[in-house]
Amino acid sequence: MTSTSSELHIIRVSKSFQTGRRARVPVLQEASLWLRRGESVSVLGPTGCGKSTLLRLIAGLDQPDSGSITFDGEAVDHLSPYQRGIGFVFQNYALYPHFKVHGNIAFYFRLRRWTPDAVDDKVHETAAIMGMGFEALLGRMPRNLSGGEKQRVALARCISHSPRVLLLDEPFSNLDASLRLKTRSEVKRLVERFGLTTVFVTHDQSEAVAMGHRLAIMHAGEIIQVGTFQELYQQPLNQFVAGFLGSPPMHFFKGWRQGDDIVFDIGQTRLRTPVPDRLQHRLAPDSRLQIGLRPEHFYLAEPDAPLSLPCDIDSVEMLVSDAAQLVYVKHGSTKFCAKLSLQYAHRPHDTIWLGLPPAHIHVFDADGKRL
Ligand SMILES: Nc1ncnc2c1ncn2[C@@H]1O[C@H](COP(=O)(O)OP(=O)(O)OP(=O)(O)O)[C@@H](O)[C@H]1O
Repeated sequence: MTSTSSELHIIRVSKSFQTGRRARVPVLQEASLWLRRGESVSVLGPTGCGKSTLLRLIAGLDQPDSGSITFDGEAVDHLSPYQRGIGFVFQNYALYPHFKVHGNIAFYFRLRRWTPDAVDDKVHETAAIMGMGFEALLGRMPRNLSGGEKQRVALARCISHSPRVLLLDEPFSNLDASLRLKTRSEVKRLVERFGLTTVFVTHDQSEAVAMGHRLAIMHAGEIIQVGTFQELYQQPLNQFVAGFLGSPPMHFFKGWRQGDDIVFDIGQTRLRTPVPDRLQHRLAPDSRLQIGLRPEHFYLAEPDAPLSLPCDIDSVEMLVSDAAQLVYVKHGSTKFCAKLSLQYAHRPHDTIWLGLPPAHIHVFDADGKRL
């Protein structure tokens, strides 16, 4: 099977829907995204932000109100889903229930009047690519398959016809945790092997990071920022991206500029750190700020160390995947959590001092834009 992947360009696409007799509700606003041939981009955002709508527009299942979509530089806006050569894998598998697995894969080629022998060869070639155990599924009906098997069949069906763009809409969300991981690595292997241009939609940030070369963060119909996980994690464009990426999320505290310092309050304690050189000319005196601190950047400090504060432990939660512990604390009435190493055993009601490294303090203006 040869790769026929395309470069995909979504150019300032907007979409609104008529809801009852009310005015049209905007769902996508001037969304732009560019994928190199063979690149995977994970679209990540809260529920209802327009992720599936974006996929439906790429597939041609819906038409944009304005803007354009191109494959390899050519507009596909006038083409049907069939003519676009899209592979679409949905959360609910969408297999043809009355065909065996063989028939599900063969259907596309039978429609195109391939000879029975050529169709059969294609199905077995696809099964070989899918790897271990797939051949044994060919004679089974979809209703007799597990969720993971159904999703493998849905993917095989897409891959068999070498799509120009592969669209994956929450494909793992009906699978249990261990099957999710296994299916995810299989999908990734196939996407990489065939160099498929892939748009992957998910709510789950670990999945998004694992599957995509880059991430596109969406919020309320807009693509807010596109970049690698490192870029987005270290240099979020605004408070939404900063708070959305990272687990547990970033904490925010109110702050302001006072003389040559940035000052912020955690509970009853006022902390100050010098205004970094790069911000000297960007922060007006007394300007109101939001200070962002990630749980993983707190560290266990000596009492009274600079930029540290005493905290009472509420509870402790072990994190198996990170071999770390989440320590939920309060300082006065302010509650937050710190992700600490396993070096020390922390217990509820103990008091610890938590320090903040100045290099990891994120500063946002009053509108939430990162400075
Ligand atoms: N055909 C439609 N008619 C009216 N409103 C729609 C239609 N399709 C989607 N919407 C609305 O558009 C918004 C975005 O929907 P969409 O399914 O794209 O979001 P999503 O980010 O994929 O959400 P989720 O993560 O929950 O699947 C939602 O408010 C939804 O109710």
